Amino acid sequence: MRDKIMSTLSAVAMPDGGDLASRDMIRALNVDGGHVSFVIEAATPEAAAGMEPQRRAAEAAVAALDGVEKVSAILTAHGVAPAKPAQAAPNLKIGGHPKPQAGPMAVPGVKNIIAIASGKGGVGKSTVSSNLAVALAKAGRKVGLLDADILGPSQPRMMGTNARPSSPDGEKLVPVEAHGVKLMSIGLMLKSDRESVVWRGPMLMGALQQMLFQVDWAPLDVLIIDLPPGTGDVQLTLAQKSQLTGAVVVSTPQDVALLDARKAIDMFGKVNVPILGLIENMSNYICPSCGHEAHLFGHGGVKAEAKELGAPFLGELPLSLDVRLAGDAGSPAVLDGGAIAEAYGQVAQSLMERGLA
Ligand SMILES: Nc1ncnc2c1ncn2[C@@H]1O[C@H](COP(=O)(O)OP(=O)(O)OP(=O)(O)O)[C@@H](O)[C@H]1O
Repeated sequence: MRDKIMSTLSAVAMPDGGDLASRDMIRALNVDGGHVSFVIEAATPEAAAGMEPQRRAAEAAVAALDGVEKVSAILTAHGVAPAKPAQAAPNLKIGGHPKPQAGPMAVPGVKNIIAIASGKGGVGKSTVSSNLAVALAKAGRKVGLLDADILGPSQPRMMGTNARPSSPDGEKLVPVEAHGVKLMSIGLMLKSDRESVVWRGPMLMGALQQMLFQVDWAPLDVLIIDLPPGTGDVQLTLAQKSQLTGAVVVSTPQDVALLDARKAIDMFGKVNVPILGLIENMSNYICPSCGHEAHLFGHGGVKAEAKELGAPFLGELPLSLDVRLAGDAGSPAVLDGGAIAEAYGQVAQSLMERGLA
């Protein structure tokens, strides 16, 4: 079916030569029964904006194939998040030193707060946070996603939005909504995705405090917090200022990642935050051409670690090109259905069954 779709897309010509297939513009092609979805990736936002006729032609051509019931084609631009609608700048700023606070506080109207943590960077914490948030929303939960990676926010890209949160009353920010999830990230407050945040610890802690308590989160069944890697100021502030339900630790099975994951787990123990479970990301890789299964980073190490700690093992998530492309396109892979959605659905189910979401 995938071959048939690609050859159909090679009939959709580009005005400046070639076609959608020969110009290598098709990403994240997913076939789930009769449902087909794919992303058309243009070189620049301007080029993407002019490609609506090709997008419609591609959808129509694929919809005409035998066995296809529904087609969804999304336009995106290489290296740039989808164009944002012009909006008024928020009249409330994020930044400043933290305000004194007696002890950990509940976030009003939020039943559970789950921190997604890792020791090592790049193991897929943000990918897991966005996909888990969307999986829980698909399961009917009211979900918020707070991007606490203040120096390297990636949720605007992964959730496909850079709409600015507004503050109609100048007191609280209204989070942005994406894929059924309420989202807040410092990345949504910056002028562009090239602007950096250059803050020391106290400013980071102040920003996190604001994003927890000065955002209109309520009502939520669960607030997922995408932490930066490691065991720094942001992790400590979160543990000390908010009533965290607990932490989910993401690691690859590789020894060097597990070593750092143990440090993160140790830190949460020191500040009395329960470990709700461990997830093994990039656990296996199935070759799309021959179906061979490979374990690029090893396999089973996280499950063994969970057993040793007496913590729940929440599941194995595959290393998959579709997951990476979907994240880059701002449309988390769980939205496409199939094996990835099923794997995340099981993690979501296990949290819901334990009353954590
Ligand atoms: N299961 C997966 N399959 C394929 N690619 C993945 C998978 N998980 C994550 N990735 C990709 O790996 C890269 C790093 O992932 P991600 O940003 O989620 O990690 P992270 O732990 O949040 O990193 P950091 O906090 O250090 O910025 C991204 O490009 C992401 O798309």
